Amino acid sequence: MQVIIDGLGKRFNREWIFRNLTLELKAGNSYTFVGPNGSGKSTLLQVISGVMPLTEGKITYQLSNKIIDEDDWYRQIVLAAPYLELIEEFSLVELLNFHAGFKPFKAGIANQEILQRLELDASKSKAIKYFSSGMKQRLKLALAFYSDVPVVMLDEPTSNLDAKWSAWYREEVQRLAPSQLLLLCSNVPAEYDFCDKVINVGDYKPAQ
Ligand SMILES: Nc1ncnc2c1ncn2[C@@H]1O[C@H](COP(=O)(O)OP(=O)(O)OP(=O)(O)O)[C@@H](O)[C@H]1O
Repeated sequence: MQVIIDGLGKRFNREWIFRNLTLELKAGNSYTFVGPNGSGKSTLLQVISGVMPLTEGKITYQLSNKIIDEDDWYRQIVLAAPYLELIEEFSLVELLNFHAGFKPFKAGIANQEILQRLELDASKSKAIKYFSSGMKQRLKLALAFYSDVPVVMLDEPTSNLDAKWSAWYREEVQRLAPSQLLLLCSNVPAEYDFCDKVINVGDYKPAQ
């Protein structure tokens, strides 16, 4: 998988958040977008994922030299972010089944394995709306880590996680397959210090 970003720009109203951003993101590598609060990290991730429209430039997804239609990008991606909600009415098992219906888990990873890794076996029938914020975050990360998709996107991955689960994050994120592309948004070095490339989104903010 390769994501080619060419002259990308995003503007809200009259304010350019970033402009002239050109990058090639390649599977087997990990990239982190850093920058001060409000610099545009989450906006950039959402634009690259296709959930937010770009203002100018071009993004191309290429898998085995084949260009992927923009309508199909979502099939290639799992995005875990604080602003994306889980389906609160589902129980944990229902949510895992629902998710796997669209994006199957990696070979050898069944629901039971995920429940054990998350230490949430006892909560498997509990509705997501009754989960603590840390439990929800663990679940979002698990869906990202264990889905069989080429692109994994994580925004503020350890938000709401305690020390034990932050350590779990570090282990799992570094275990992603060489065929996967990892994109992160963070300002916390412990979340991304293993990454191959760190990109400061603030460098792409034009003078207004
Ligand atoms: N829908 C929107 N309409 C107008 N402005 C927006 C919208 N979404 C984001 N912005 C603005 O875009 C800028 C970048 O926001 P963004 O959330 O991408 O920053 P960030 O770097 O992820 O910040 P943080 O570190 O605080 O999470 C901010 O000035 C924000 O107010």
